[in-house]
Amino acid sequence: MSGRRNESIPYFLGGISEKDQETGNHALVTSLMTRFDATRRRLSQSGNVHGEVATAISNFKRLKLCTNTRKRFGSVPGVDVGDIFFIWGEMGLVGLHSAPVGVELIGVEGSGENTPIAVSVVSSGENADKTDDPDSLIFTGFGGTTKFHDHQPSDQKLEGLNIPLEAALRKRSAVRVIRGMKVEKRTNGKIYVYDGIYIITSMWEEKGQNGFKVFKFKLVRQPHQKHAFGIWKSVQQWKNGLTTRPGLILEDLSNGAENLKVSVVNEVDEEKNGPALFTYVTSLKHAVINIQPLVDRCTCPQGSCASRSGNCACVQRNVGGLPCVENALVTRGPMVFECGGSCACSDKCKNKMIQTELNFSFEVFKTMHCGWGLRSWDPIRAGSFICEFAGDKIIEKGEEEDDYIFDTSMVYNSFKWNYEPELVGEDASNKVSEAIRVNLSLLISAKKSGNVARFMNHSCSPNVFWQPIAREQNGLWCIYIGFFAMKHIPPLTELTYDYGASPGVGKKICLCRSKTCCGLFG
Ligand SMILES: C[S@@+](CC[C@H](N)C(=O)[O-])C[C@H]1O[C@@H](n2cnc3c(N)ncnc32)[C@H](O)[C@@H]1O
Repeated sequence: MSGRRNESIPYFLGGISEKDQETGNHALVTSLMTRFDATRRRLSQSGNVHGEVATAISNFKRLKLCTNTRKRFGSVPGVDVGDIFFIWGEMGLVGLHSAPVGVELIGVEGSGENTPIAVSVVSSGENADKTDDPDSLIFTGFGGTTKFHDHQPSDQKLEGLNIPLEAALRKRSAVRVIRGMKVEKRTNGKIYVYDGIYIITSMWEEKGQNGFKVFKFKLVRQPHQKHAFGIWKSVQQWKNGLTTRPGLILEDLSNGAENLKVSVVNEVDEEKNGPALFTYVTSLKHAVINIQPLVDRCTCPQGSCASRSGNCACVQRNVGGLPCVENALVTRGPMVFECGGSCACSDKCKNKMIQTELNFSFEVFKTMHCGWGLRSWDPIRAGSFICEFAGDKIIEKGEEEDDYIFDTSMVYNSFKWNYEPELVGEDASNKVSEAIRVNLSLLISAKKSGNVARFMNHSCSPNVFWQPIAREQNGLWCIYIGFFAMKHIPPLTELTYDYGASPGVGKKICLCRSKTCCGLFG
């Protein structure tokens, strides 16, 4: 591991106090997850030779950037049932599951007993575990050939990690369950879903597939917890056409304009009409903002804009290189530059991040308090492109009430999202500005025509942010607004962004119900 360390971190002011390392809270968990993913994305963008995940984990460990290090039974401060993790190490960072194997254990101090007890398990969702039921899990023990692939098959024994599992059964103690989910699009890994507190209720032996003895542990989900894995199972069934989405009132709001259907769902009242009529369009009309002719559009051969050694004129306008890695924005900033219409590269160019089809199956759904809202059936990784704000570019707000305006001149809450240079071994002066270009003035109305973005409601604690994106079109500069995930977003979580407030104070009463709601917006 030491070979992977980034040794060039001279000073670092972003440390975490010993108290916060031991026990966290929501703000700390969210900020750690954001900082970690920003570090990982930057290391990936700069082609870190030791692997971006290993280096990011190593740097975070070395600087003690972690929380909830005190092992505990039951829930973990700041981590919610349903939270998702794209890398095993992220669970350790926030104290949900710190062990490198599927069982984390605790030695109970002062209990007079030396037997360790299991506090959390990660089910791979594969091997011999039975994982179909959202309220219980049959977890296979360790040893033999089942999980360690020995060459010599043998019976599992009551030793090693089977002991803390058996102790948790005896004590009827709380065990956190994390379910590993294979997701079609993520060929190189799993997503881990925190599914809440379970109790081990029984244990037995049976013959495994190879004829040798294996242990089975039955874990039962405790009542009154938010649905988590259950949601994933339901979505799978809707996607596979095995069951119909309850409350579905329209199959495809886009009427075929998008590559994926946009469902309309109402589970809160009897209204069956759906949102008021508008024309579904997939992009912004009349996006021209600056008529200066371009001199240096890209002349790259197909596929080469993304290459690190390449010198694509469009990529080079961005600080740090290709702005997007693995479909995620690396840093937000005053402006991001894409390849455009006259560039020599292909439609599939990796520097055309918002000129893509929808990556997620969205549904427009009736919310309890804010009319229609937007959410995704798929999990969304931090930084992912969600959609652009489609509509009509307008010069000024009209007399008529328009609830569907996007306005760059509003006052937006600041937030920190970009990586810290020190964490990737760069000079602190490399900090990428998070300010949107000051002179950018763009007003879009999605009242008459728009896409899924027009249904995103405002929140004072949003999970989505916007980013201006420039590209050349017919020799002119055009500016678009792209929405990106601020954090990892579990399926069926409402997607919201900060609408900003008019200079001075917002005019509308905010019903976002977040703990940090400031009461007004717009
Ligand atoms: C762009 S639309 C969003 C979609 C809208 N909810 C609908 O039903 O079509 C903006 C409008 O949604 C409502 N809205 C959005 N966020 C809200 C919030 N946090 N609190 C109250 N109303 C909100 C307000 O009526 C606002 O003018």
